[in-house]
Amino acid sequence: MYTIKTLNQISQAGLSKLPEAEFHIDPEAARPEGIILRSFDMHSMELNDNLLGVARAGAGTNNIPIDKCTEMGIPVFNTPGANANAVKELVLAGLLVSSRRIINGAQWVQTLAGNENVEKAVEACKKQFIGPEIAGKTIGVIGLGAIGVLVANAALDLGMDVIGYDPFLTLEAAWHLSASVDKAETLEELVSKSDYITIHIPLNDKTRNTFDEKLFAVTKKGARLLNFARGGLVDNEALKDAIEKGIIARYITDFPDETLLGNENIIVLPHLGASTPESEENCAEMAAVELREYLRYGNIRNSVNFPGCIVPYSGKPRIAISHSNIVNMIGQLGAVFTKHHINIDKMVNNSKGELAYNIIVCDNLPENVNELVDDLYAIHSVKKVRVLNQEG
Ligand SMILES: NC(=O)c1ccc[n+]([C@@H]2O[C@H](COP(=O)([O-])OP(=O)(O)OC[C@H]3O[C@@H](n4cnc5c(N)ncnc54)[C@H](O)[C@@H]3O)[C@@H](O)[C@H]2O)c1
Ligand SMILES: O=C(O)CC[C@@H](O)C(=O)O
Repeated sequence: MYTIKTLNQISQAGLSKLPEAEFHIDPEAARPEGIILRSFDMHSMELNDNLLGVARAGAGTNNIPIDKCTEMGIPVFNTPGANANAVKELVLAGLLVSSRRIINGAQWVQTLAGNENVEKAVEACKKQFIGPEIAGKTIGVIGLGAIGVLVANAALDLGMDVIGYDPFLTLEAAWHLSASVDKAETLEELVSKSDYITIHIPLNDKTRNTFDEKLFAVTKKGARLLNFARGGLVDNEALKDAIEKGIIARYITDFPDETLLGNENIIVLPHLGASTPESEENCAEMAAVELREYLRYGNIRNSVNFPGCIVPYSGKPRIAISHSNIVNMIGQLGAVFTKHHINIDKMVNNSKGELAYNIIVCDNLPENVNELVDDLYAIHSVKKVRVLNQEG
């Protein structure tokens, strides 16, 4: 039985993928083998030494201590694309809100409560809420992954010219991206040409404060900036300065911060990008299945720190081993298997950066499995060993 701790509210559609006979869901668990979460910040959390896997029901993993997990041999999973449509739809709403003063206008109309001549007041004052159309304007999309591609293609459908910037564009994304999207060679080129800019990149040490004083200095005057990716991608002080200078006409973000409140050109939403029933279910189901397959079989799909590794279950026991990606590991592992007279039926060894992961399907297991496990851990740089003997 595996104990799974939920750190946020997780859709029942996902939790139902974890059968009660094998998985015990407990939000209060002190020593869970698995964690499922959404945006909960795990950085200050102590990680129990029996923790095996962490599944993020969502795309961004900046709330998870990835390096620490890797060091402890814990794969972190996410759910690529599962909430992309929900975010795309909110970005389109943000695009229109950034252009037409819909929110300010609607709020102002409410102030007319009790006014006997609402129609007259409206016609006299509506000019203060005028805003440009988006058709024929240029939008720059930064990051052409699951969300960026959907936003870029939808913007074309709305009659906009689209420029994209993504130096790490995947083949999969390229297949889905319309050929009418122009490529910017640099971020500076994109921001200097765009009337609207939308950010769809992960937050990490390389992307933090991407929008800083220097980038705003070369941004087209009067641009509207949309940030449905992460607050930390924009330096808020530089942003407010850019608004004062008229470089940024309006900023729409999904990431509230006290310093952004009270400015009529900044519209802040309460992190609503993925808050649709459809996306909450998609993400929860995908996360739960990823964690389930890893706990049961050691199979890895959609991990941000471990290589993908899938060996269909054949009824034979298997041993999953993670270790540093260095020379002579296979030789050393093989010697331990030979010592314990284990015949290997199948072995898959995949690597990602500095980490390697193996699933070794065995024809037999030795009587003293603990001794085998101790010998494997004795190999320098082995991080985690799991014996998965489905027959019990
Ligand atoms: N508002 C929300 O609720 C919400 C929901 C989902 C995702 N997000 C955020 O949006 C981000 C993107 O989500 P996604 O599903 O599209 O992820 P994704 O991994 O599919 O796409 C990210 C893209 O960014 C590109 N990229 C990385 N670094 C870059 C850089 N420096 N410059 C340009 N491109 C760069 C990658 O090559 C990739 O194509 C997530 O990391 C998350 O932080 C927010
Ligand atoms: O879980 C959420 O509500 C937000 C998820 C979103 O920020 C993501 O990165 O996928």
